[in-house]
Amino acid sequence: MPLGFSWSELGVDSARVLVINDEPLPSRREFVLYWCMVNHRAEENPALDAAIALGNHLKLPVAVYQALRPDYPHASDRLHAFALEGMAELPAAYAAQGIPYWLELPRSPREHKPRIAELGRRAAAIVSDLFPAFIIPGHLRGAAKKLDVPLFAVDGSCVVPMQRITEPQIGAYTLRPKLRKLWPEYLGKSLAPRPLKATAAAKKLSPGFALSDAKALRKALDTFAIDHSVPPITGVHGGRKAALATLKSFIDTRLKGYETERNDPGKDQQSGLSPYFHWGQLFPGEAARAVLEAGGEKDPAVQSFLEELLVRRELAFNYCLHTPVPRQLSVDSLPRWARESLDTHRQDKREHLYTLEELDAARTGDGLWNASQRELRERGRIHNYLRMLWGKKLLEWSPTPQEALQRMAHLNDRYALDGRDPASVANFMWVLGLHDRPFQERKVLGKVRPMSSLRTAEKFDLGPYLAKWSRQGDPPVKLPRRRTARK
Ligand SMILES: Cc1cc2nc3c(=O)[nH]c(=O)nc-3n(C[C@H](O)[C@H](O)[C@H](O)COP(=O)(O)OP(=O)(O)OC[C@H]3O[C@@H](n4cnc5c(N)ncnc54)[C@H](O)[C@@H]3O)c2cc1C
Repeated sequence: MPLGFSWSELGVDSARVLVINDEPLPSRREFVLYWCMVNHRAEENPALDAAIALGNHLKLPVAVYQALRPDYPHASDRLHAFALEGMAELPAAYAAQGIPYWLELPRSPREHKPRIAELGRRAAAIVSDLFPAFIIPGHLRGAAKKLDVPLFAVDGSCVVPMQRITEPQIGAYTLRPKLRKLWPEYLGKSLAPRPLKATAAAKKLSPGFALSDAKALRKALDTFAIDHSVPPITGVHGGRKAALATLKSFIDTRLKGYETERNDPGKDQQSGLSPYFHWGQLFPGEAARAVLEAGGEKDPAVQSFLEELLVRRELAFNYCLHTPVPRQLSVDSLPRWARESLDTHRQDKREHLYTLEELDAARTGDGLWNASQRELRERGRIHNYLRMLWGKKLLEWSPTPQEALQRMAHLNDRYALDGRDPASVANFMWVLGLHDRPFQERKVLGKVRPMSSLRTAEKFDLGPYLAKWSRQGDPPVKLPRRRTARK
């Protein structure tokens, strides 16, 4: 116990905590800092709870610091609007707990002054978020070099702390029984706010403009040096209020029948919650509890939702936790059968090879693919079933599997509100065989699971989907005769 305390002694599940450096606690400081990068919420947040527990132990107040830089990869009006709408709610949410919230909101990279080293000189310790993908691990490593106080990353992303599963998993079938055993320990518990004993009189950093009005906020986007060609989605708002409203509407109107209708693109019966999980505006444990309360454990719709939320999602985090960021999007990280099979077929003639520009503009010879790419561009998401098909076609239409991965990441992460997430990374890799099994060998894909637009059209009534997302000039989608044709 070189720190002089143990997390479990403070009532914090030590499986949630990753110790980033080995600095000792300094003798006198002003506060414990929660450096929020991922979990943009003041409730049901294990990282904030850990900071409060440590603050209480040290008899220090807690302060929260967050920076939204304009130069993260794919920064755009769409992503900034969603994030800022969430941040607008935070000063009041933290104030209600007696915690000051400092937001650094530079308009351009030149304006951005990283403050973590400066705050580190005032803090007794820094608690941040454990998120094993994108730019977050690099930020933590960079900060650790500059700090002489302890730095911890706490898992506020998964219901079962990702570090409890100590091995990389082969697939959902190996992870599922392990998680199910642990659910009783984690699923029932709501994360009651931990009262803070000392309150801070810490100096507030100015956010630059009032963040409380969503309309004004969207207008202010022009003043940021970000990509203005990807607009916010009309009618879709970020933030905890919007997250809880979406959860309620899912339970009230889309949960019944979810187990059978979720896959049908014409029905649009998914929860729509993934952007709120990605931006940390909702804890998956809250969604799981609400759905369990509404439907009961035995309800097939509830079971099916928990499978997606608690097994598939946490499988993605498991992959990223056990794969260093530079290797996460690499054919070298695929299971051996997939790597070898794709390699055997690397010289196969591709039926179509589209440029990234053609793909981005939804100009391919496949009308259904074009429709799903348009949904991604205009709605910031793709229906779950078609998202799989969307990825598979990119694998077929790219010169190499590695380039297919890069294209998926570029297109998805540019437009999707839930992009740049462990669930993005693991699913791009799933398209190439990760967490899957071999299928009958064929050209280009080798033994990797195939998917076809024609088969999709046979399976589902695509009429309603195509009516929404097809445009004049798209090649017609061959629909089985009993299906409705597109407009
Ligand atoms: C090529 C490809 C790219 C993808 N990119 C992303 C991405 O960028 N971000 C993202 O969150 N998901 C991604 N997914 C997974 C999945 O498509 C989305 O999580 C889901 O469609 C989100 O919609 P929803 O919230 O309405 O899902 P629901 O059906 O309501 O599911 C509930 C929750 O379960 C989780 N979930 C569902 N399916 C999966 C899955 N296959 N893997 C991991 N978690 C899952 C999500 O957190 C989701 O919000 C991708 C899948 C594919 C095939």
